[in-house]
Amino acid sequence: MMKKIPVIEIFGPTIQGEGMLIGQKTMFVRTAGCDYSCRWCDSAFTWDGSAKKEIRQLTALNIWRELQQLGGDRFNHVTISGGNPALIQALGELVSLLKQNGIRVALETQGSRWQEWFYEIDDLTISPKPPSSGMKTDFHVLDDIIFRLTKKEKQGVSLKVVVFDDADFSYAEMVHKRYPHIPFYLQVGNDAISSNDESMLRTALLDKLNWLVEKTVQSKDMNDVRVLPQLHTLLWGNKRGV
Ligand SMILES: C[S@@+](CC[C@H](N)C(=O)[O-])C[C@H]1O[C@@H](n2cnc3c(N)ncnc32)[C@H](O)[C@@H]1O
Ligand SMILES: Nc1nc2[nH]cc(C(=O)O)c2c(=O)[nH]1
Ligand code: SF4
Ligand SMILES: [Mg+2]
Repeated sequence: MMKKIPVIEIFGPTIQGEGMLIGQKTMFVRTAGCDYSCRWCDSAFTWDGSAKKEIRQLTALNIWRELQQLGGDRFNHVTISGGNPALIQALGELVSLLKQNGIRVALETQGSRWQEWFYEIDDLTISPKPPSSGMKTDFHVLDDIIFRLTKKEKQGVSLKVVVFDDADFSYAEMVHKRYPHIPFYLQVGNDAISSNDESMLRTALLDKLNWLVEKTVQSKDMNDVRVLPQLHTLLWGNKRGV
């Protein structure tokens, strides 16, 4: 029998709004539960109890069928996010099922837990958390995850650090220096996650992007990085399910 996976949202097709695959057409599967509680988490409903009623316990097959119902033949890429999907061992069954059906699979996680099924992921984004999040990175765990992943040659791995302030930028420099061979992305932090004024939000995010680009061009330690906004937030604001 297939194991159950706690799912809070399945949506798409949309585009990947962040990181190494920005602009890639994809479906999303968002799992419930996180071992972190970042101060500025834009998906806190996955772990703070506010959307408890929306959590469904689904098998990999249930999820695959729902993806097909929603996306028909308009997708060949699925992104798994959360919460922290790396908490869920049973996700390995979904990853295998998707791959058997010719789907490319991406994963978003913060790098606090390892799963053997990481090896099946085509595009793996690890997003360690800077000081403004209130979380502390366990570098023993992160070193181990990066070490295991880089043993496999063909795996697509990237690091993505969200930056809100100068201390976050210094943390990002330190992470990039520690893993210089992993493609590195800087992402603009959204500090207005409750705002529904989309034009004000856009202006604020673009100002923040400007600031982050300026910091990056001035930094001698950030010569091989990419700076990006959250494209979906620029397009659709703080809406869920896009
Ligand atoms: C909601 S998290 C879920 C996956 C995993 N828990 C993680 O943090 O990587 C997905 C991505 O959104 C980013 N994110 C969360 N809140 C954000 C915010 N307010 N502004 C910018 N990025 C944010 C996270 O850093 C992470 O890269
Ligand atoms: N379009 C879109 N792109 C995303 N990239 C990462 C997301 C996430 O919440 O993990 C996300 C999301 O929620 N929507
Ligand atoms: S690790 Fe990800 S899902 Fe968990 S609280 Fe932080 S941003 Fe939110
Ligand atoms: Mg998001």
